[in-house]
Amino acid sequence: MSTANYGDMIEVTAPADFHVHLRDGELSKLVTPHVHKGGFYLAYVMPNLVPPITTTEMAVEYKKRLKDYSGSSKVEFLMTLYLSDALHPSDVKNWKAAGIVGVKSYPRGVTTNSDEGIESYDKYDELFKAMEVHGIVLNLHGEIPSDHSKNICVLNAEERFLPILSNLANKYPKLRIVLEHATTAAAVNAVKACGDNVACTITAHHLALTVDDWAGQSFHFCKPVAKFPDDRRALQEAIKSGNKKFFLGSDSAPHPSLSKSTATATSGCAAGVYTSPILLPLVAHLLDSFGAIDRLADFTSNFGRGFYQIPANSDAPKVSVEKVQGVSVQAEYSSEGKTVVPFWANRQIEWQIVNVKE
Ligand SMILES: O=C1C[C@@H](C(=O)O)NC(=O)N1
Repeated sequence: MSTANYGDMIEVTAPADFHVHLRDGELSKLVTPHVHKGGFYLAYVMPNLVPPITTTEMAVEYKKRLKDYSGSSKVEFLMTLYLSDALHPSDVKNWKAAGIVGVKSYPRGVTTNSDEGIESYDKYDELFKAMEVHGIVLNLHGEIPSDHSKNICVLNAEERFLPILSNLANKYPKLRIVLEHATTAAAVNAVKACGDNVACTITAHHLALTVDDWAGQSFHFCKPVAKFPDDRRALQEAIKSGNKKFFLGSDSAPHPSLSKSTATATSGCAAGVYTSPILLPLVAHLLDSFGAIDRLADFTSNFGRGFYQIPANSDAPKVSVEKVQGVSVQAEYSSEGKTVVPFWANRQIEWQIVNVKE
């Protein structure tokens, strides 16, 4: 089956989102239950809070809060630390036992809460070597900061980053590295050219959007920005081909709706597209639209779990989605004075969750 018919059903075992922003405080209370609502049982949680998550204690406390807010005891939260000078090679050995699976690198200034981000990878040599030894994954936000003197801007920032990816992959062959939220054909090719220690997440929204969709539409603005139609095609083809290096990391990134819709002359709107509450139906809809619906379980569960070496248990939850005539995406979600607007608000999706076995 490459394109589905109405009434077709697909079951996915323990869908896993390998890149999600769950925030803190009231916003976190609103959005954390949406992981389960969107059909997912594993959330790989980004550390770019204010202040960023940089210690084992902070990650453990954050995980406790997320479990409290989740609304489902079945959702597993995997924690990450924010790459910075606060991380010490001698601590790495303790991370796995504390539920910390990866370290996320943000180049300074490229996206939301990256002010504390890094300016050089070389200074983390000892840390990366310790991560290799202890099986901790390195997650890369793959952009370099804009620099107009070198003709670097949001449209080529990812492509210009790719030599850094190749260097890291060669220098640390046992370090598992994920290029996060790839947006270009160049990134797909670079990931394919690296060894098996390198994988790549793809978001749902980058399978749908191009430059035309975010230029003038702030709710579609995210980092990295969506690129050209042939880049989008390359992401789709990577999934369609069934290459296990490419799997879902939604980069679902909620912001209060005012921060998305209001920009001033000095500060633009917040970067981020919010997909958590509709994620599994949305991914099914998109894969179906480009003839890859038969890859749904691999893309949303098997391949990511394989790379992270976190297989689903035999009694893991199973979620079925069905192709239907069309279901409207809710306009917004609100609680305690916070409002977030999901991707494709008020638009129709042709897939819905119809059965959950927990
Ligand atoms: O890398 C990121 C960060 C995220 C956020 O809002 O935290 N939003 C994005 O669009 N990209």
